[in-house]
Amino acid sequence: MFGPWYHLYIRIGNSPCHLASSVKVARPLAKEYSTMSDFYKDIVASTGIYKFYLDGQWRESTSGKAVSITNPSTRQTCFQVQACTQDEVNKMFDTAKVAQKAWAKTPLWKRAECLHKVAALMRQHAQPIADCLVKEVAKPAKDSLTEVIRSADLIDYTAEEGLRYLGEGQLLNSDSFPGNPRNKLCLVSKVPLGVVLAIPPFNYPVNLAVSKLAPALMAGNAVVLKPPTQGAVAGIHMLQCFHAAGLPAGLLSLATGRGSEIGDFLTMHPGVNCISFTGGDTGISISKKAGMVPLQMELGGKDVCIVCADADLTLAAKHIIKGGFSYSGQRCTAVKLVLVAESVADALVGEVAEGVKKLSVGMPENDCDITPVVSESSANFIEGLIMDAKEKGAVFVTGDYKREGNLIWPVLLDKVTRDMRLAWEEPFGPVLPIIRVSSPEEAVAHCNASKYGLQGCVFTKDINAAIAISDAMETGTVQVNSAPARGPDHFPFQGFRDSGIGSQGIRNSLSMMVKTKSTVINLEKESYTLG
Ligand SMILES: NC(=O)C1=CN([C@@H]2O[C@H](COP(=O)(O)OP(=O)(O)OC[C@H]3O[C@@H](n4cnc5c(N)ncnc54)[C@H](OP(=O)(O)O)[C@@H]3O)[C@@H](O)[C@H]2O)C=CC1
Ligand SMILES: O=C(O)[C@H](O)COP(=O)(O)O
Repeated sequence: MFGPWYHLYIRIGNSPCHLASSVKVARPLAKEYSTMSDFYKDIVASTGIYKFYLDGQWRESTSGKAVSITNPSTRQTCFQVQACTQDEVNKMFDTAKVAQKAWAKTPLWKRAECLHKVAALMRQHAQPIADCLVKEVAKPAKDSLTEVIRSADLIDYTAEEGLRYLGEGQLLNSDSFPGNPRNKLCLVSKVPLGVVLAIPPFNYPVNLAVSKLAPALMAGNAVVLKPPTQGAVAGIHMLQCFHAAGLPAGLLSLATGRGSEIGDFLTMHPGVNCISFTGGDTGISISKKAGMVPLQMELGGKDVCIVCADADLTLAAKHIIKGGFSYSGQRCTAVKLVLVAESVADALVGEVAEGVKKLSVGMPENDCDITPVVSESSANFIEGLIMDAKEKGAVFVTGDYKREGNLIWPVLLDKVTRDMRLAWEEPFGPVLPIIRVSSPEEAVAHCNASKYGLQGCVFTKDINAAIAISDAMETGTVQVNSAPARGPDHFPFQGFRDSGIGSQGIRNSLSMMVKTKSTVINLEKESYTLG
């Protein structure tokens, strides 16, 4: 069932994460698992439906209802998960609140030790987690494995960074403000927020889950995770690594169910102290409904690639192909529009077209470059954008439009105009529009007129022009001579306008997961340092 690596199973992480000595261990020691199937046996019910996670245990929902997950490649049900009830969600927040109080008293180095155990377990179980990604979200096999390994690296890095960042506070003296003698010392520290609600999207169900979980836990918070429905079973396999590492019961829960059904109940729950969300416009409605809680929102993007007249066109073409078509364009940081100087447009389009023709199209198991998009409705939406461009006269550079089921052959569209939907909307699919522009100013103006402001990139050999264009682009990040990308994962990652609130990246996520606490020591006498 698990393939050849099954026999390579080694036991890691059999000792639990120790809590502070004054705190009771809420759950027995993490058990030893002798085989891979033993490791995963508790996550699935005898009915074949995957369980949800509450208070340190995998459980079946009292709803008696299941949610089906459709394999985008076969369009058949590949897994089923529990449809959690409101009562079960209430229990998650109740247990999280209690567990968080104890976890906040656990020394930082012990929290870090626990996260390192989780990372080791994730590396050990990378293949079964990746196999779920292939089935649930049709991510190419190699990229699926990379996502899991990248996630383990992210957890380790967060543990290390958390030790340094969370271990540091501030001491302020009162006499720097006019009229004050030095008789007050202000000790500034970082304290946890409480219970963090983490909601990742389908395109990185593992990586964008741990990018929320690891900083939240390291900073002393509890977490309720609502995985995307497509990707929920990968999330369940991943969460078992946290369970096996011996995380205290209640500290982390996993609620499955359709976002449209349990989403509002989760996001408007009085037990939520922070929402960390990645996804589409759903995030905008969540931010309108959420109460007085900090929000970390990473939403959609329409990342432009500006190619100047002096650019290295071969380099630009290489990045445009990778940026536009990896994971079939289903990345928030995908290149979603090329704005090229008219004088070099023919040459650039020719080079990009050559690369696009070489992309392999097929199934994720075969590691094809272009694989089926996540759902039929997504494929229909992408098709609608392409047909709109066709009707309005866009040029199909690499041949006519072709689709089988959810599989869409890569589409390169030249001479796109501003009245076409593809000039503004995010396809989240393997289609790349090109607009020819007469100046960098025109390109920047188009970029800034978008409702999105996630990332963008510029190709030029002139560093002064690159900086000037970057300064003018109203996006969270501008890449010079490379396609947009979130990674490396410790770089700040943020969107302007409808692309988000707050910032990610390991240090920034740690800082989103704490609040500032001041303790002011009022001295009887002024106290100055030795002169
Ligand atoms: N800026 C960034 O970093 C990224 C942005 N994105 C954006 O995400 C979109 C594609 O991802 P997709 O997963 O389809 O996005 P969605 O916004 O549809 O879903 C994201 C998550 O929200 C959940 N959800 C759905 N409805 C609600 C609700 N009412 N309340 C709470 N949660 C809810 C989903 O659960 P369920 O699956 O059960 O519906 C899923 O877990 C694209 O627009 C893309 O640009 C994607 C990745 C990264
Ligand atoms: O969800 C996304 O699409 C990502 O946050 C993009 O990540 P990447 O640039 O590392 O692919």
